[in-house]
Amino acid sequence: MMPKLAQTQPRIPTDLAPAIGALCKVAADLSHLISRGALGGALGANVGENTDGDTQKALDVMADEAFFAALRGTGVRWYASEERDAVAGLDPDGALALAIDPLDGSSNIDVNVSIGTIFAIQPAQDDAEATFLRDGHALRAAGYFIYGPQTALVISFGAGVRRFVLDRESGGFEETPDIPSIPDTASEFAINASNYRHWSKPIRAYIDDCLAGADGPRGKNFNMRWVASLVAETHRIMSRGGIFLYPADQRAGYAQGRLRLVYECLPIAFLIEQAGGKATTGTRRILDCVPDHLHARTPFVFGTADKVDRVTSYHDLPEQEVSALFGNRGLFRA
Ligand SMILES: O=P(O)(O)OC[C@H]1O[C@](O)(COP(=O)(O)O)[C@@H](O)[C@@H]1O
Ligand SMILES: [Mg+2]
Ligand SMILES: [Mg+2]
Repeated sequence: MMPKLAQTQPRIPTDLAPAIGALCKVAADLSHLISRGALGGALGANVGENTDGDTQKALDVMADEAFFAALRGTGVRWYASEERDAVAGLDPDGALALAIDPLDGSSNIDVNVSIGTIFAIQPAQDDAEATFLRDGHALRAAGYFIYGPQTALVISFGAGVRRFVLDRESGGFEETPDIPSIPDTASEFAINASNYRHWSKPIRAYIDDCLAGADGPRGKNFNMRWVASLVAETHRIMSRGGIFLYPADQRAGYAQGRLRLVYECLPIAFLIEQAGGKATTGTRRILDCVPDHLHARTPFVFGTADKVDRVTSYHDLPEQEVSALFGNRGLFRA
């Protein structure tokens, strides 16, 4: 049975409704499976590698297969998944194309920390791959499911962001009355600081100044978070603001950071902008970026608009300023 998507306002575009309904059905099933933990099987077991050499967990593959099967007959012609080498065909007459990270944050499966699913929908073109090698302005909708203490759907059709929570009693997703928008008051940053020594000077300088707190040029203290689930970080920033950074770094394979444009960054950037925030590569708006291949990666910075702008401004500083200890950097950034 298709779970009910109870909307407070009937604003889901009619042609997208069958695909969104199918995504909700699979997400409700996954939520149940994930909540059973080890009782549901070895969901976090390594089962192989995807096209980029990332380890695939059992749940990555199960989620991918379940979404693919459920989307048949919903008007989706092309299905591009982080877990597949190439675009897969669904309905030959479908007008839509769906990009998906079926299971985001898979290192957290076994440790009972929030994980998610990220997706974006755009018009299908005749060429499967070319459909997805377009900038983010082609998107009709983007969203994520978060499987945490609550299972929720956060989605945008390009006119603000909407949030639905899975009601385990009814089995449907119920829309919550509040409209998510990113507060500008937060003092939290999220970055995997274990990579500090590999970052560029502007990223190091930005984080140095956050860490210097009230004694540094920013003149205030910050808090840090790192969940290692992009969906969980996005959900927190949607709720209480802050900034997320996964920059490029000097490790082999990280010249463009870690996160994928098609399956992760374009959908999240679409949502973040719709919630009043900003999303960039550090210097360039993500929605303007055109992936040069299906699994292209990009540095990713998003969150409260003025914080994201500040990161960009660090890239404009002269060499002697980014290299200086924080006490010697210009105070214009405070
Ligand atoms: O382990 P790291 O390098 O901190 O990376 C964490 C990032 O990797 C991801 O887990 C990548 O997503 P997948 O689990 O879909 O591969 C993001 O959710 C998260 O932001
Ligand atoms: Mg992911
Ligand atoms: Mg994934």
